[in-house]
Amino acid sequence: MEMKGIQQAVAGARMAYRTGRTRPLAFRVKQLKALQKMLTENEDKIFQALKKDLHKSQFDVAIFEVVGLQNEITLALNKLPDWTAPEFVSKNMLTIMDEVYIHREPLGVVLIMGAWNYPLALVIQPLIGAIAAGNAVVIKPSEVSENMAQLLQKLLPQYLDKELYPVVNGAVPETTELLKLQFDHILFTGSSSVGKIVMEAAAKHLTPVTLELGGKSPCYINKNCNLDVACRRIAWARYVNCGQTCIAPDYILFNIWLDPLQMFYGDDPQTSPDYGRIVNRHHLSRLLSLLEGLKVTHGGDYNTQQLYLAPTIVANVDPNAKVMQEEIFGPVLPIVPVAGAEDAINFINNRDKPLALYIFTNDKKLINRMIAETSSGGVTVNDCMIHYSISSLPFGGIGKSGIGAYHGKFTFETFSHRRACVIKSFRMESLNSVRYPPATESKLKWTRWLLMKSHGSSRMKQMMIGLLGVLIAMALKVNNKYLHLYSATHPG
Ligand SMILES: NC(=O)c1ccc[n+]([C@@H]2O[C@H](COP(=O)([O-])OP(=O)(O)OC[C@H]3O[C@@H](n4cnc5c(N)ncnc54)[C@H](O)[C@@H]3O)[C@@H](O)[C@H]2O)c1
Ligand SMILES: CCCCCCCCCCCCCCCCCC=O
Repeated sequence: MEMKGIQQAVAGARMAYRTGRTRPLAFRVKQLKALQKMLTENEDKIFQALKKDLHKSQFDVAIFEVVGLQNEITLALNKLPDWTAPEFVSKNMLTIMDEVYIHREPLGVVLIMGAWNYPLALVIQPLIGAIAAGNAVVIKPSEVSENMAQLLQKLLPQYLDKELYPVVNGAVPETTELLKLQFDHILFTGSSSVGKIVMEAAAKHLTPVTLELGGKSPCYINKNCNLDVACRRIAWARYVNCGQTCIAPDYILFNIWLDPLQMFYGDDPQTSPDYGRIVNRHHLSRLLSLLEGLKVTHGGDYNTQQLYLAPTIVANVDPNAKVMQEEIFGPVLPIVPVAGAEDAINFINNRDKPLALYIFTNDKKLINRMIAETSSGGVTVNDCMIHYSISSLPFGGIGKSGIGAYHGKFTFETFSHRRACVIKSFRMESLNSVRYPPATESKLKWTRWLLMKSHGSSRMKQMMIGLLGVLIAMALKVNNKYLHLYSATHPG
């Protein structure tokens, strides 16, 4: 896309946003239903694009890209009236008779930048919440999954408002240009290194960011668990999408491993329809360089032409090995021996806070201890990645694995401003007069009391406090007399 085209797309989205047409709920519902229609009417095109980009199977496209989106749209459609309703909150004594609430308003024009590994889900999932919250959205798919990027650019304008939701395609020069422009929020999914570039560009406009980043997610196996089941669940999560999943278990803290891979992908994973491919040559050679000098326990074979790297396991890995220094993001699973839970906790805490943590054990006390003594974006115990699929949990990182969170209502919140609203009436001016000069000891006493938080907000309690307010107002009538006197002697 030409630079001028990028500027025009963003300016067009802002102009369209200013018309106010995203505000009515009926409009948001219409856009969300159109998005739903886009997903159902184009299942095959979506599958073909993902097959070309990442060799995804129909099963994986359904489970990992589409079903979650359909659920998120249904949730937003059902909950939109609740999410957007004023949230009445507890008050202080001064405002007990007034309306005090939080109003969720759209942020404005937001930018969503996706990653290439789940190139549909990682763009559309945040888009659902951004539309629900009433924003205009500039969408930047990852250029690395180019077939999906092109498909989104073709399909989205056919279903959604063309001006409010433009798709900008391109590589680093186009993204750099896009990031020079002003947005009201940026949600970026990708690597920590590009995350820094995005945050720096956003800082120039004081634009808030949500950064959905990556890192090395550890997986601790305690000997007190069903090893067979544990290894199967871990292998499923590590090797799906050829290991290119942000929350895949990156390495194992344990010392033995049972091998479920033959059961998943047969004797030759290269011929299995369920086994994916590496996205491009650059990433394949990056992965091969991580394996240099290591004694591979299982797999390790590759085919550059086919972008194939076998499901690979490396046992007894030194924590200082290159494969332990960066996120693997491929079908390689190092196993680092640890002496026990204490050792595992220290290992985890000596490194950057991960996006996910996995613990396999039957020991409830150990589960509580590991959750209490470590930190990560999310945790799943006795399985991997499942926390991602629960829309009532916030999904996001901590420290280097990210800033902010989304999914379900949290996406709506990410793209909404919580506006503090107080609607006062002109009544009860006697009560209010305690704040006006001239200051007195007794006014100060009353003000302290009036600014106290009212605990609870039952109707009865409010009425009682209201009555009390009237009594105070009467008691303050004397002060009021002085107030009039004051106004008379201080004209203007
Ligand atoms: N937390 C999550 O939900 C999540 C999901 C998927 C991937 N990830 C992480 O993303 C990483 C892999 O994804 P990726 O390779 O697409 O990430 P990436 O950081 O290379 O690219 C992401 C986006 O940034 C843009 N970009 C790339 N280089 C840029 C530059 N120099 N200046 C400006 N923009 C630039 C790309 O166009 C793309 O849209 C992994 O670390 C993975 O863990 C995180
Ligand atoms: C009992 C039936 C089990 C069905 C299993 C379906 C589980 C779905 C789990 C969702 C995990 C999705 C991970 C996708 C992460 C994408 C973002 C990061 O790269």
